Amino acid sequence: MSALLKVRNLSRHYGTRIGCEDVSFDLHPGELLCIVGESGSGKSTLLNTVAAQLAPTSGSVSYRQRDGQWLSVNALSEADRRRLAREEWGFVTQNPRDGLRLNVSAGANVAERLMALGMRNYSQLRGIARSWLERVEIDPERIDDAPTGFSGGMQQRLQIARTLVTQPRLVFMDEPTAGLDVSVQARILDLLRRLVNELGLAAVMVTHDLAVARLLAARTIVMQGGRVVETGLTDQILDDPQHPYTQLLVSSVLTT
Ligand SMILES: Nc1ncnc2c1ncn2[C@@H]1O[C@H](COP(=O)(O)OP(=O)(O)OP(=O)(O)O)[C@@H](O)[C@H]1O
Repeated sequence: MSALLKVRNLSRHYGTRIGCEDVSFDLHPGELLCIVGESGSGKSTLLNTVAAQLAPTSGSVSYRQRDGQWLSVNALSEADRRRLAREEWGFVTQNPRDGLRLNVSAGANVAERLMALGMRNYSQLRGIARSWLERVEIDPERIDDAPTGFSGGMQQRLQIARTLVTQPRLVFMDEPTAGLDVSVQARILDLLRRLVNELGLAAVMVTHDLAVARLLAARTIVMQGGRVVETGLTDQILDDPQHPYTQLLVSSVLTT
């Protein structure tokens, strides 16, 4: 199957400091790829550069559109990049407050991404919003409540509904369960696993938690100091890590 995304020799520097350096990978339709590494290893820089939220210092990101045409993401105008983010991509932030509009209702948070695609029928929008709230295990009776009154876990589930309602082909997620209680994390990871399978989503997810990678990702990239030190099947990396840094990461998880 042809790739959906091709990342080639991607680097992003902050002045003289390396964010990420010379990263290459392909992502295929329906594949969830995890980027793991300790704090400061360059995971978020890589994700944001691939998702065109940061300009690369060098290298390229190519994306295959629904019509089969390859887009050179970095060469797009700002308007075309926004169209791509609206119509084909989704982004789930670590802090749901960054990805939600807190002063509008839960229903509006879900529906407005559809409105941005041109859907205008109020009762249809409300029906879809209700069904997505149910899908992410939020009581649809809370459709008119503002997310400020929701728990952190509920806010994150709402952000997931808001992101997935437009049926994106590719989703970027930055530590979507970090900062939540362990039981809340488990519920969200379970939900993500189910939705990714049901929708056949392709996704790139940043996590510092190898257990999250094990649960969700067939393939994993391990980063250290902005560079990829190991990449391959998640189970293989976790069961038989080849690079000393990965061995350290895996063993520190096993001993904590
Ligand atoms: N805006 C910035 N300005 C300068 N340096 C930055 C900036 N953002 C990140 N960096 C540096 O780039 C490197 C990679 O940081 P990045 O945040 O991508 O790592 P990370 O693995 O996502 O870490 P964390 O898990 O803590 O978010 C670090 O050395 C960091 O200090």
